[in-house]
This record gives sequence, structure tokens and C-alpha cells, in this order.
Amino acid sequence: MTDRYPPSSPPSGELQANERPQAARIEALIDDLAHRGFSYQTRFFDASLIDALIAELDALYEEDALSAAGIGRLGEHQLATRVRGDAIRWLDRISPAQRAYLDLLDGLREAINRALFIGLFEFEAHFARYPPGAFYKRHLDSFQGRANRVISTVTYLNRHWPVDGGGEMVLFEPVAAGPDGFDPEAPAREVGRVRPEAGTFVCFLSDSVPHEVLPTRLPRASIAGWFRRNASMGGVIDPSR
Ligand SMILES: O=C(O)CCC(=O)C(=O)O
Ligand SMILES: [Fe+2]
Repeated sequence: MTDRYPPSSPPSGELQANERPQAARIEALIDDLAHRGFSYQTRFFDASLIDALIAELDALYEEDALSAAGIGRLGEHQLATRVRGDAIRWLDRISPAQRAYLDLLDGLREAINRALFIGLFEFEAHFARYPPGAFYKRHLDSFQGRANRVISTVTYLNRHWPVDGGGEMVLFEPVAAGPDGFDPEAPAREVGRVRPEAGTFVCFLSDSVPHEVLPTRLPRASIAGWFRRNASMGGVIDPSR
């Protein structure tokens, strides 16, 4: 499991995956984030890295190394199963593929900080696997006032996702109100719908863009991650999970 992604460059044919150079992809992403609050692009990552991450999540699943996801920091698991049905594993830099992925996201973090003066401090991410029938109801990833998750990211790991595969991520018009103003049941205008195709990357403002995962028909693999602000206060380090 640990050494499937060679640290050397992938064969040049696989680099064709992205038509736009990386700098242009990052520039487009930052522009979207600043103006709309969200961004998504297909084939954002090199195919070889995506393949290595897919193989790693497959192996973790086979080894029974994923655990049921919670909601909130205390992991209220009973409530959680009615809201989300995925199983997760946090990335910990254990493999070349994880290190490559986290290094790329760290570069993105620095680019966003330079362009938008946000002061993103760190990145945390987990693999997620939704079994058939699973979903994640409409939610925000952080709440204003205690918003240490600033920008959410999702990278999809499903090759050849069929049009009727379900499992799309739906993005809704940003809300300004924070915890009291956000009602997950209220009507909301859809602003984007993303198929979880391998290599597609989505990011959005964690405290203002409601989103949901529609029920999936097939097993659905991804990496969800968050750029965080350092929210430690009074010498108490804010726990990340
Ligand atoms: O997998 C996705 O498309 C979104 C997952 C999500 O919203 C989350 O993990 O908070
Ligand atoms: Fe989310």
C-alpha cells in the first residue's frame, strides 16, 4: 500500500491529462473562489497521482481500515448516519501518493494566501468512501464565529463515472448568515452540480456555501479536505478533528 506512487515523474503521456498548465488552473480556481465562492475543474490532477490515490483507498477498504464518519467534533455517530453515510480515513503522509497530494495542496494553500491574503495555516484531509445508497445531506462545513475551516476541497477518485451513477455534489447559493441563518431544509438555489469523476477538484468557502452529496448508486471515492485558519486561543491548540 505504501509505495505504489513512484516519486519520479509519471510517463509523459499521462501528463496530457490537463490541457491548461498548472499555474493557469490555479489562477482560474482563485478567481472563481474570490468572485463566486466556489470553483471546480475536471482533470485538475495528473492521472498517475489519481491512480495511485485510487489504489491506496481501494487497499484501505480491502484491509477494513476505514471508519464510519461522524459529524461535529464529538462524532455523534447515531445522528451522523442519518446525515452522512461515508467511511473515512485521515491522510497522514504515510505513502508517496499521500505526500505528493498533500504537497500539491500545500502549494495551492500558499498561492491562495498570496492572492487573497487569507492566512490559511494548514490543510487536513481524509479519504472517503460512500457505499451504494449513501449520501450527505445539505450542510455547511464550518460555522461563522468558530470558523477555523475556511476553504473546503474535494478530489474525486472514480474512473468512468456513469451519467446515471448518482452521487453528484450539489452546490447552493452562498449564505451570509452563519449558524442561525442556515436552515438545511429551506429551499435553496442550486449553483453547481459536480460529477465525482476521477481527477475533478472542487473547492468552496466552508462557512457560506451549502452543499450536499446526492445518493450514490455505485461505491463513490473521494478525498475531502479543509484549509484551516489557526484558531488556537489562550495557548490551547485547537484540535483539528
Ligand atoms: O464528497 C463530496 O462531494 C462532499 C463531501 C462533503 O461535503 C464533506 O465531507 O463535508
Ligand atoms: Fe461538506
